[in-house]
Amino acid sequence: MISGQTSSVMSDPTPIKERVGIHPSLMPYSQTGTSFSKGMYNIPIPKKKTSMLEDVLSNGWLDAMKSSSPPRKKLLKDFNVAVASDDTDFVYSSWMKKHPSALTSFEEIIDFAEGKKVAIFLDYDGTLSPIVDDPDRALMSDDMRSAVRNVAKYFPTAIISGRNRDKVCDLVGLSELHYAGSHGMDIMSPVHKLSNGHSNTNDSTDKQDKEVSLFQPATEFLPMIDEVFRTLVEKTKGIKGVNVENHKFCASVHYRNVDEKNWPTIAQLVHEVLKSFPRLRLTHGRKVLEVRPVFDWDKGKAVEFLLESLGLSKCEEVLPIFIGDDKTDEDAFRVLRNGNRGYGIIVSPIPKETKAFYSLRDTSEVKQFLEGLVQWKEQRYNSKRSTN
Ligand SMILES: O=P(O)(O)OC[C@H]1O[C@H](O[C@H]2O[C@H](CO)[C@@H](O)[C@H](O)[C@H]2O)[C@H](O)[C@@H](O)[C@@H]1O
Repeated sequence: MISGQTSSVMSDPTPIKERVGIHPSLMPYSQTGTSFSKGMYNIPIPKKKTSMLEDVLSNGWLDAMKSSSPPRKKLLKDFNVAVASDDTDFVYSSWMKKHPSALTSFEEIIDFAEGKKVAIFLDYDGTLSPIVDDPDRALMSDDMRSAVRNVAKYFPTAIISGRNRDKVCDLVGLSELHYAGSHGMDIMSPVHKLSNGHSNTNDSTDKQDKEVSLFQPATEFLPMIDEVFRTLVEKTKGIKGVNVENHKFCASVHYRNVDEKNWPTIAQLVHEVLKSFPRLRLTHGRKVLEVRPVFDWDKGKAVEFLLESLGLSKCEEVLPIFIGDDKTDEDAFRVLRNGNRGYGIIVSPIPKETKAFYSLRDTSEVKQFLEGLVQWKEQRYNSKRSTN
């Protein structure tokens, strides 16, 4: 148990005097240089003609690209931090005082969950499947699938991903779950009418012909995303290793497999393309540029929407838990923290600036955590049965 934590979900688990500050240069998502400045959301249309490098340097894209998803060793090298491995361990454990492991804090979490309905929200890449070079090969292990399947037997469970919804449904392969693709802009639920008074809801059928309910708040952007996707494919086709994905309501430009010397070119090409699409904006993920509508919807909004649709919006009765690893998951962590509603759990083996409450190191710890929830629920169920 972590000392100093009150029963409030919002309370910081660490007393202030114990919090250890980490130098911003050690944070891949720190406020300096790599943060999502206003200018990065609203694609600036330069008044004067600037050079290619000036453009991408001034809007911070290059910095953000370099610092997204760095391997542990490179992270330290990039920031010119000459530290021994003991020091990096120290930095990580200092960070964990602010974001304790959800495994070592497991008892505390289930104490807080006692008497509440727990709802589970899971990101896909980097959370359920490890990060790999080829997005098409980001497969979930059978053990992970079985952990998610079991969790969903006891708790409403949703996958909230930046990917195309159909794609992530195929990768996960569990039709009983709720899915939100395109960073929450494409929601599918197996049983419920997803109305909530919103328009853009439809009844439909999934690939197995099962009835499902759809909520797609950004349909007006479909033709625009299709066009920007085709333009991005065309403009970047000469760069070895670039991979552009169409996620229906957003598009991704991957540069993980591109020689770093060509990153400024990619940044500039995407920047140029977006000048013709003022209603689209750019966000950064792990070695990926994400092109999204300028539309007030994100993973946080998707979580709120699902909680409401599933009748789980009473804070005192429900504990939502969101597990994710990426910048876009911060929108959901923020909703849970700000609304004093539930726990965000960040998956990261390195310190990151985050609104998540707890942390897990990697996908194998995510699996352990999910299995722990199932065991907890089964034990409670069995002990209730034996006392009746
Ligand atoms: O919200 P998520 O489910 O985490 O999706 C975010 C992006 O995930 C995928 O890209 C990331 O994972 C790839 C496979 O491990 C990796 O190659 C890539 O570098 C990562 O950025 C997906 O391909 C993207 O389209 C998603 O936006």
